[in-house]
Amino acid sequence: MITHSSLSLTLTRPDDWHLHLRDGAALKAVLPDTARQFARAIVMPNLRPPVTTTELAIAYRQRIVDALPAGMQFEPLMTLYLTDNTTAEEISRAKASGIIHGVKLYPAGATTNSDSGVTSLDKCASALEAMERLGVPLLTHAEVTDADVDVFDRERVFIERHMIPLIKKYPALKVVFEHITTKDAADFVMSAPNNVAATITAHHLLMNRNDMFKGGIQPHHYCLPILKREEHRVALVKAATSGNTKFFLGTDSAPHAKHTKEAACGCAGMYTAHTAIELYAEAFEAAGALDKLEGFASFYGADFYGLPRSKAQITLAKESWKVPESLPFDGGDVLVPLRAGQSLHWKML
Ligand SMILES: NC(=O)N[C@@H](CC(=O)O)C(=O)O
Ligand SMILES: [Zn+2]
Ligand SMILES: [Zn+2]
Repeated sequence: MITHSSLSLTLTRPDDWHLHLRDGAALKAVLPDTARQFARAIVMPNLRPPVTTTELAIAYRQRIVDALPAGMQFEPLMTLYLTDNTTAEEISRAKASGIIHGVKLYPAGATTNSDSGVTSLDKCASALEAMERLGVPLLTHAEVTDADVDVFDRERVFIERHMIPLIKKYPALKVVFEHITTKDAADFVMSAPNNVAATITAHHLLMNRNDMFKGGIQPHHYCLPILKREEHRVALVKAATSGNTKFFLGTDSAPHAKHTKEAACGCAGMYTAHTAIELYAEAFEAAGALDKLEGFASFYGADFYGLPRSKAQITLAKESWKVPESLPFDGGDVLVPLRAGQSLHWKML
């Protein structure tokens, strides 16, 4: 049960249903930020090379477990990276492993490390049939890659061209529309059957596309799907705070070294894991909906994935504190967290 006063907020320990942990030294650097706040996370498979098989997922899971500092409790929920060649047998192996909880669709070329992604959903028919039959969720980066479609329209066009036909063809397939950024996606998910849900990031609840250009270009506010107009942000806040069980927390925290963001061709992705739950608390408080945070952050995702709700609790204090300018990352590189050098008004204890 959520309890809150003007001074503190206690809720069931949340889960992050969309997270990039990377690998190697980067994994070691970012994992404690997530493990401190979250009981579990759905770990994205877009490594180089991508996590395309059960065997690779088991090995990656072990590297995550090994990177976890002693005394921290955290369960990585693994995913497979769907390709044109993923077989029904691979889906059966994934299901039987007990550690894989979804298969991720990256349209080829849509986002970071998506070069091996799907070129046409028709090529994935046998994998999708197996997923539908075995109850393995499809997690979607739902943007078209067609060069003639404006970058701000890529999510909306994906719904018409791919999402609606997909759901028609595989009516029992569990689908998570990841990191929704538009009113169109929120409306679509609301009107879809109960096997279709969505994750929402903190940054898309807190920012609109003006935040990419405030006082000059802001590379740390560039991510995919790209920030949209204010009317879309408002629709996302409405969906997240509605108490509708189809919408749940997925940070899409996506760490990239500072020099790869502050570059002539900057990488897409925001690092939000460092202050994730505080950022969501800020967004829910601004909407006057702190009482709806626990369902969104701690219950609905677990329910959708058929996992038990977590039992532990976390507490946030109403306290102003300054986010560091940067954090250690891979080797000598540093990471710039969202809100670097600025104040937050909630602090997890
Ligand atoms: N969100 C992002 O902008 N980037 C993600 C990939 C993704 O989730 O699309 C990444 O892995 O860096
Ligand atoms: Zn994505
Ligand atoms: Zn992502």
